[in-house]
Amino acid sequence: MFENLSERLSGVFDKLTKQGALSEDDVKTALREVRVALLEADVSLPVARDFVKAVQDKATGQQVTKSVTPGQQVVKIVHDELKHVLAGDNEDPGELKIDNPPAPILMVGLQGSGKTTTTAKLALRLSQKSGKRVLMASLDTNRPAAMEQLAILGKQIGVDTLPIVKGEDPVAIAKRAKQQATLGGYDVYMLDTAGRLHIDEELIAQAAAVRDVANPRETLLVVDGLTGQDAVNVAENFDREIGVTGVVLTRMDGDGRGGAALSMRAVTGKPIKFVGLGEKMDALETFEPDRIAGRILGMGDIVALVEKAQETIEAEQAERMMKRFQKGQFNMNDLKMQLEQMIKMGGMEGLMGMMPGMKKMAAKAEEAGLDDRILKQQIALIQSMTKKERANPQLLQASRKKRIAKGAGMEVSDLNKLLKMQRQMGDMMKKMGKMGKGGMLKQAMRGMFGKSGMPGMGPGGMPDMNDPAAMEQAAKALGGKMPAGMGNLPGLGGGGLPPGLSGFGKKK
Ligand SMILES: Nc1nc2c(ncn2[C@@H]2O[C@H](COP(=O)(O)OP(=O)(O)OP(=O)(O)O)[C@@H](O)[C@H]2O)c(=O)[nH]1
Repeated sequence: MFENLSERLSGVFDKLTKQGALSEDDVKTALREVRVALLEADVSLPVARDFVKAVQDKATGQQVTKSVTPGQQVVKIVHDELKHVLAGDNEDPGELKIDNPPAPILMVGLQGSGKTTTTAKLALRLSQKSGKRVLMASLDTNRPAAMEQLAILGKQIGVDTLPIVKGEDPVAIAKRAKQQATLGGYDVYMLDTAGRLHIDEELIAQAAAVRDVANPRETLLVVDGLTGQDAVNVAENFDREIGVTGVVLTRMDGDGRGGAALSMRAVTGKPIKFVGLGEKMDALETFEPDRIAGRILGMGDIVALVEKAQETIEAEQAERMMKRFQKGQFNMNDLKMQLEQMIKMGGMEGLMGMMPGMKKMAAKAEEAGLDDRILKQQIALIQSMTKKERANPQLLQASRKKRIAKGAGMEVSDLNKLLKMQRQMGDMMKKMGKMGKGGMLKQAMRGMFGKSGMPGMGPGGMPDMNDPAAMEQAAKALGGKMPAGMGNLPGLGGGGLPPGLSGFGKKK
């Protein structure tokens, strides 16, 4: 599906062939086309605009990974941003609030959106996958055939439906459903409301009245994924008047224009929980942003290729860095990368909290007034050095030290502490490199950093602290000592504050 958008984007990206960093012009040209493509795919204008802006900021200046074209790289960036917008907050899309039985689920949407079919599909899913006892009730008094339709589907999937009582109004049916669900010991009861071709006052008033008696735990809006731009207006209306907790996009198996999913999520902020992928009862799937983003672009293979290429580069960089560390070459650029990585990982406190036995240290650090500020000050000091000085900090003379400290708004003593930290870390790296056959450093790094040296971390990465087994293995390999690379906090194993950090940047 979404061929239009996909074709459009591949045409655009094929034009980008230069290697190197993505220039602003390249990115601008590509993104102009992306915006047109999004609009053509029925993404609303403000959403397309915001989207393109976000991608522009991320793409410009980004280094083009070896073995992929800039176009491919931009596809990856666009893909990631799509995924980001589609996912919204990290909630689990398939999760429904259906505790406290019987939990009412209200199904709303326009006529023909696939509401009745979706009600049955979801009932089947809840009973089969979650072992829930489900009761379905049709509240569509406008179209008697709709009630029959639900009863037939119920029989087909083995889910109970509320017996049809002729002449009853929707509110009365909702009350009866609640009563029967309570008496019958059902976990969930689903109310399939009437649809209209367009949103009108009567439709909304009826749905609101039902909502007021049923007090639904979930109100799911069923939207035809093929209706594009219009879908967003429908969603906004229903949400404003009824209050929607989630969206189900149907007919995502057709050659939809795809834009609906994107703008619906961006405009309403409502999570898309499920997608309908066919007429059959099992054709309902949990909404997966990654998959939908891939489908919108139709370029999953390119995304995988870029990811792979990036991994390889990271592994190569890690390998090169390791070789340098083994020779005791650990300069200010390395230290800076490590400090930046620390900030990324939640700073001192977050980092120490993650390390086994480091909780106490974290408290100490807090007492001493250590926070990200210090890491940033240290980075500022390194940034005040020249390229040559960063590579060879031992060259620093007293006068330069003064200038550098002043430039970063710090004291010379702070710079000295930083230099000491860099030397100590270099020494420890070297020692680790020599330990045992095959290089303890390598082993420790493998253990700590995971699959490919230091993958996922990029150059100068930090160990995978979330993996206690890897951490333990690494510590063992080093004879119980905390490796120097760990958090770049040499001497942490000894219990004191890391050299270079204690007293760093304290106001005098
Ligand atoms: N291809 C495809 N068809 C679907 C999907 N969901 C529903 N349909 C079909 O769409 C048609 C309308 O679905 P209904 O469930 O009757 O729609 P409704 O919203 O309940 O309509 P009213 O009861 O008239 O309000 C049926 O033929 C369904 O089989 C889907 O995800 N993919």
